[in-house]
Amino acid sequence: MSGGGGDRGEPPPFAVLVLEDGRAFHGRAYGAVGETFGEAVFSTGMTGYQETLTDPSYHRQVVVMTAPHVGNTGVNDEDPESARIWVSGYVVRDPARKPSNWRSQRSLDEELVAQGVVGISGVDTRALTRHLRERGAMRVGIFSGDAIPDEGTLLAKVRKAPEMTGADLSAEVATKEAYVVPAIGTKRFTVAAAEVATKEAYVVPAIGTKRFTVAAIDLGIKGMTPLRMAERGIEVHVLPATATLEEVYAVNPDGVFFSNGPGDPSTADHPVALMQGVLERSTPLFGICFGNQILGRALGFGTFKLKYGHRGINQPVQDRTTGKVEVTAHNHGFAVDAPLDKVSDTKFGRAEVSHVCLNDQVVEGLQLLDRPAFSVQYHPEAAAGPHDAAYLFDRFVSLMEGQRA
Ligand SMILES: NC(=O)CC[C@H](N)C(=O)O
Repeated sequence: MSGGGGDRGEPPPFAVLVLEDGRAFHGRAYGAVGETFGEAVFSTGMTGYQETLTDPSYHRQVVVMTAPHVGNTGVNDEDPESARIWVSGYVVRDPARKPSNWRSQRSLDEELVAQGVVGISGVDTRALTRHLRERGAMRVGIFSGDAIPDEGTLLAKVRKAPEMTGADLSAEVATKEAYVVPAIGTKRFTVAAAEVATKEAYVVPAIGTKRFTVAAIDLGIKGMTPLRMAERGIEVHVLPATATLEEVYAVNPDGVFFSNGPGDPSTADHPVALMQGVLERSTPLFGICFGNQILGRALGFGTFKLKYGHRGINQPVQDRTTGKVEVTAHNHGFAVDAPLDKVSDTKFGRAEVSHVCLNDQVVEGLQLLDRPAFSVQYHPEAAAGPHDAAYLFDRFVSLMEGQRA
């Protein structure tokens, strides 16, 4: 059964989206027909829907696209950030009837059907987004098919679905086995047994030499992240979320990286303890998104849930260490609670907020002043998004160079 796209004569079945506060939106099935639940969040990215759908940090979230046309460039096998779609549901206004792009291999509707992802189209996504902005992110259900129960029954189901606060999800999305992404060279990336991983489709662009080894803790890593490191001569050993300190140091790393990932950082006790072990040894350390929240916790700061989060590819962030403003890719619903206006004394020395979001002053980066460690709340690997923040990978390289000098 297929949903909202396509040139088929039959319109797709009716669908309804029910929010946990009782508001409902009606439309047509898009992608698979059935029912699904998750946290309703909105993304403001005008492009990059493939990257959004396959970002493991969206596990258990129903993504509402504010861009009205979705699916215009179809789906290809080169752009996914992992081996599958992770969003639990997809909400669009007006799906493309026919994809058009030289790289397109199939329609987004077909891809959603093939992967069993339930979506809805024809929704007034502006009204829905405004509702979420006013009321905050909340649970939602999408139901489609010929026999949809009444809204009271649907609402009861939505209110029984698990909440995002308190959700410990990294282990559900991370690789189960370690694998190696080689440094820049003539080889293609090959990935073993990774449920969430780069695919062979990545071609390493130039020939160079291996300069560093990095242990990357996969909490739901996007495929572009090891690629950005590999481009800088780093051989990346991607380790499962459950890796121990011994396993990290067994690869003899010059640096340790903590990835993005789904869920509530206040549950991530194992990664926090692991990071504290790395900080004690003063090994150069870099964290992205979930990794930033884990650094916050490792230093003794709290984390909290934002009202509706930051998701999209046009968020202005200031690097307070240089004063420069960069336009950046985001996907986070939680944030670190650290003071913006002073250097904090932590058990690993002095720490400060290095980056801040200019829309709402949310902490977007942390750095230690006495140890080689830093992190950002957003996505310097982009995919999709602007490349303004790629310098952060060079900063990681500088830390590793500094440690050798
Ligand atoms: N992209 C991420 O790493 C997201 C981190 C965390 N799950 C959040 O929502 O804030």
